[in-house]
Amino acid sequence: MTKTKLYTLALIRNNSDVLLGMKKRGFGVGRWNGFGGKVHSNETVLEAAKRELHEESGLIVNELQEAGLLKFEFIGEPEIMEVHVFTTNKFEGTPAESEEMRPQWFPISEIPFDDMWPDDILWFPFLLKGQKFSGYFKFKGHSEILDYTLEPEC
Ligand SMILES: CNc1cc(N2CCN(C)CC2)nc(N)n1
Repeated sequence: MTKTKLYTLALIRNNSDVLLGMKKRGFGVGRWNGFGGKVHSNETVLEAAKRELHEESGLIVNELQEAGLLKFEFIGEPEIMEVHVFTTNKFEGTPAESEEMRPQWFPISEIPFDDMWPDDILWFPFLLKGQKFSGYFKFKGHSEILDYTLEPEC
């Protein structure tokens, strides 16, 4: 019986740049990604997104926009990851390295997809256009997408 677990992912914009973090340990280590983590039982998804962003990057945000929903299945694992994706260009503070993440600004034209999760190159265009999206990806291991669905959502 598959079990869905909630996660967050926040992508911070500053004009034509996007803030990514190099994951220093744990799940997704060695890949650039947005900032996020697990949703605790005593918080909303939005509260978790703000908390994780601050823990991992030092940035404070008062508002995050819902950008999309991603579901990930990994062959042989019972858990479905349900990742709520957020974005904003309103933030306070300067990105700072944490135990989890080494932040860096990237021009939109130079997003390092080769060093990111393989699904990112598929849904980033929706995020960058401000078009909400919903995707489902079936992974074999952490680098091979066996099949997926991805569509714009209003
Ligand atoms: C499996 N593919 C993934 C997972 C993922 N996440 C990011 C957030 N994590 C907390 C959970 C896993 N992020 C991206 N961009 N792709």
